[in-house]
Amino acid sequence: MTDLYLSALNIPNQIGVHSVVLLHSDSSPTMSFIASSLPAFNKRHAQSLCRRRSRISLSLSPSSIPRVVKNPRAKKSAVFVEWLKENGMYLSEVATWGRPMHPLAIADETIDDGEVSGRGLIAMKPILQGEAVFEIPYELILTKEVALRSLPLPENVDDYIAIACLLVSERAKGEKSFWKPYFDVLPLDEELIPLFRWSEEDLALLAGSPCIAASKSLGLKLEAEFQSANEMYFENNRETFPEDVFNQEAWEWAFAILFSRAIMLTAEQRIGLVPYADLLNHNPFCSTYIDVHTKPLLDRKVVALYTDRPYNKMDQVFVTYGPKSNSDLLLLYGFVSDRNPYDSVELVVSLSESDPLYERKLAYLAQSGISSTSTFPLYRDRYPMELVEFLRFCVADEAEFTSADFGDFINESNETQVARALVDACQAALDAYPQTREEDDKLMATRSMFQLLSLKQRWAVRQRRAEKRILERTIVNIEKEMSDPTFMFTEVNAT
Ligand SMILES: C[S@@+](CC[C@H](N)C(=O)[O-])C[C@H]1O[C@@H](n2cnc3c(N)ncnc32)[C@H](O)[C@@H]1O
Repeated sequence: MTDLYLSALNIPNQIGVHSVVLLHSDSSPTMSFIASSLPAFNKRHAQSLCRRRSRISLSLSPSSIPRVVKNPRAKKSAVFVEWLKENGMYLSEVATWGRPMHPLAIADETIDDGEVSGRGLIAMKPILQGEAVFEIPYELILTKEVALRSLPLPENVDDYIAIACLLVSERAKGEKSFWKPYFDVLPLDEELIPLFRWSEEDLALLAGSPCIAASKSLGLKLEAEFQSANEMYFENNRETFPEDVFNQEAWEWAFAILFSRAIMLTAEQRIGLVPYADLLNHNPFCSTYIDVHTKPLLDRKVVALYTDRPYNKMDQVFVTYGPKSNSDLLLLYGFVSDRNPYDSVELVVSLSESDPLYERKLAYLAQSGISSTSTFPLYRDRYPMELVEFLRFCVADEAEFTSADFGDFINESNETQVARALVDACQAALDAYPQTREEDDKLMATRSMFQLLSLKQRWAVRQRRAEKRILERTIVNIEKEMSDPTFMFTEVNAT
């Protein structure tokens, strides 16, 4: 279980390093498609989107601790900044010999696309492209190695399990934890709302969405993971791992933190929680990266951030959490982006049991190690060629089944049936939602009314509406293609 779950958590060089490939036993081909088909964006458009000014509430500048800070959130940020400085991070507001001022400040509240996005980092002066905007001492990072130094865990324990144990253990130490100021700026428990923490009642808001199955699947995996850690490490050593501290609830909290904040430190091929760096919010149009560097001459390791574009004063500085769909963002981070170019919805397609060739096709698929039910991502403007190939096979008649290469156009009739099957599958997916897209639009249309809904309700409406828009757009695109006399699925209209 542990291996299955964690083997997929090895993705990129960004905050939040998770692939949901683990959630669907049949999704590996899909994920490899995603990886090979990222859209190319107009650079200027991407830069302006990345630089869009979020609404922010700036409660302090980096070195403002001695002032009386009344707002409790700002106070926590100020104490955190002081802790970073005491532990060797350069955060000076003023330039000194050979060192420019630190260019960022913590904003205690940011708003992105009209929704709250928690703390964030803001440019306090213009920042050049490629500038190293911070260097965080390696000693502040929570990694598996740190966990192994303080907890009796085996060397071969998985990184995620080790850091989850470290988080739970350090949180329980309260004031005595070295990381206390860091824990104080983490979101409050009730602010941590990745989909896998939603109750049945909350999930009902997403009726019809494939997100529900993904959420339940991840919830079950975490539960199993906890049971296994309990048996292997906690039950045998209650002195170090007391039952009232190392419980299912704490485990879920630790993973909510890890999923939304852990960074893959590519240079070292390990994950870590990096205080301060994990205050950066997500913008899918950024390619800013964070990694470990050794300071020349000093032999000192730091985690540094290099910007991929210039920033103006008061711009929010973003990173990307990777080319993730909204369902992945909601599942692991607890938010949705309306302008997500990587958004996709999963379409499940199966071999029809009423097909006279059903048994033979089933045997053929089994022989090739392919499931008779497969899941494919539909994007706003494209879908994978693998989906078309699978459907060509599903709709094939006797002659086509025995002689065709499904990777290529077979004949007009087969291609038209594929198109109809795809339209029908999208329509069936749309019919599964209790509300229409127009009803969701209406809910969102009056901003003041929409804001009366809870945050989870608003994310749910945004998510299901985004899914419906992709399904509807796919139908429109296919129907438009079909009206063209030269219609056929190619690498151009599929990818
Ligand atoms: C790595 S943390 C970033 C710092 C975080 N805002 C905080 O207050 O600590 C990731 C979390 O920030 C929030 N977040 C990041 N980017 C966002 C965005 N574009 N829109 C809404 N929320 C976002 C989500 O709650 C996510 O789980």
